[in-house]
Amino acid sequence: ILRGSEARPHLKPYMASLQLDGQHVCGGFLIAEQWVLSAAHCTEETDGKLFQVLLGAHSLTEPEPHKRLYQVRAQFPHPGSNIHNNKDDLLLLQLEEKAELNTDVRVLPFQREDRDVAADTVCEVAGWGTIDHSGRRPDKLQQVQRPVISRDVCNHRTRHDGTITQNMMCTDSRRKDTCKGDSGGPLVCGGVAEGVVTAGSRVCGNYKKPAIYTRIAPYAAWIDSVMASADG
Ligand SMILES: CC(C)CC(=O)Nc1cccc(-c2cccc(CN)c2)c1
Repeated sequence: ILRGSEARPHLKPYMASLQLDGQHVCGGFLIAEQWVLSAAHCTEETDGKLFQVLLGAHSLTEPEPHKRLYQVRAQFPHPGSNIHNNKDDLLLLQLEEKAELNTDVRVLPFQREDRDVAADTVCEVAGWGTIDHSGRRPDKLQQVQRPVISRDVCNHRTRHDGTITQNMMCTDSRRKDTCKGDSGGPLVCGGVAEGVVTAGSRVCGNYKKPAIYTRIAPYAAWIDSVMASADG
């Protein structure tokens, strides 16, 4: 998160850190006791290894009462996701066991009604992604509020030039923005997850490249079917 601020500790109890060998790679969030939603492109550099999922954390390194690292039983990237574009950029992770829910670990509801969030709506996004252009990574969860911009503005030829589909949405990226390592985290508008951070042009803080999110509502049926199919 570029030019955000430290989140209030444990006030975003749905946030997950997807880790490999103890290193934060991407964000994610708890959508059910045994399920975390994130971004499929986060698996690009994992060489087939499964993530571990840190829940209940504010600091990535300090001991905290309800912080716990969960093993992942299975990972389900959306079948339409690929490395060449941002389409269907969703990843479902089934935890090895149900997460223990408490004050610091809680499920976040996601939007099921497939209707665009109005432009200028101010939403919030959080993550442990890079906080400056030198790639510095924070120890504590960061957050930032960003206004939604319309798909037409986001698709302007000087912005994302027609690549934003109906299954995507954008927020203004002037100065304050998402960045590397924030992928997979939720865009929360009015207490509901409306989108999942995707890397898009892999540029941060440039107003000509608004932040892109995969809208969740169009994928509600896929999410429900994967959760129902996998045992439990
Ligand atoms: C395996 C993955 C972590 C690789 C990856 O995603 N790299 C990468 C590099 C630079 C910017 C970003 C990035 C992320 C989220 C939002 C944005 C744009 N605001 C950029 C992402």
